Amino acid sequence: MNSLSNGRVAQFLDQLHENAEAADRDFMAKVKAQFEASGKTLEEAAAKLVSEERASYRMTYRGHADHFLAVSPAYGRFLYAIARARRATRIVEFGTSMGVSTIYLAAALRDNGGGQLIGSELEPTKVARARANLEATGLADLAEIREGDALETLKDVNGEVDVLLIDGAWSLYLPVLKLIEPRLASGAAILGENAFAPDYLDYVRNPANGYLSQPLAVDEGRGNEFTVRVP
Ligand SMILES: C[S@@+](CC[C@H](N)C(=O)[O-])C[C@H]1O[C@@H](n2cnc3c(N)ncnc32)[C@H](O)[C@@H]1O
Repeated sequence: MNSLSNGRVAQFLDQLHENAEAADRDFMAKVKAQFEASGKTLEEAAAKLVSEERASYRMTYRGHADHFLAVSPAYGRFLYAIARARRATRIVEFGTSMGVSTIYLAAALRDNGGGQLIGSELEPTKVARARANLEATGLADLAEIREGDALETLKDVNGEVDVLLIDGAWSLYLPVLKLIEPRLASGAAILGENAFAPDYLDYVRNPANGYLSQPLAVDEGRGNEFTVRVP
């Protein structure tokens, strides 16, 4: 069983990626132009963004209420593959947005035989859209999207976590990882999408903290980090 190869989920994801591209096109073009004009390296530009966002992540993401900021189809397929390989039954997601990554992960749960995904999203309108998208794919029974700040809503995830996707405010990558850390199963996969925050990378790349971590060659240049819990 592979829900990405054809059928309702595959068709809906194709449409959702098209919608995401259209909704985010102008914003992405603006970011690209600003980056090129800045003369900064990617690391310098990312460090500036992380520190600006740290001061006001709620305001920052309020400004993105209509943007998907979604994972790419290639990254989504990787999420699905990892959740299948891990035979995941419990997944936590920091940063659900409109639910694109959520659909890939929930599809993997269903194809694994069932399970539970706990998502988290600050913006109420995005929560509503993510829930509607999950309904449309027939995956809603596998996913619980918690509305509010993940630092609060993910305090209690009950039970072991097989896969953790970290894709919310960049400045909160390390705090959210530490929040979920006591629940990570041995061998859990942790996907840091756009993991530019230096404190996060220093932590997961230090073997003394119980992780094996390296950059991920999917969507190179987007700061994707792949980490395994090896306590
Ligand atoms: C990059 S987008 C996530 C994209 C999503 N994973 C996907 O592939 O469709 C980041 C999302 O994280 C949300 N976010 C940021 N900080 C958050 C927080 N502290 N708690 C919950 N959600 C947060 C933002 O509102 C935004 O929708």
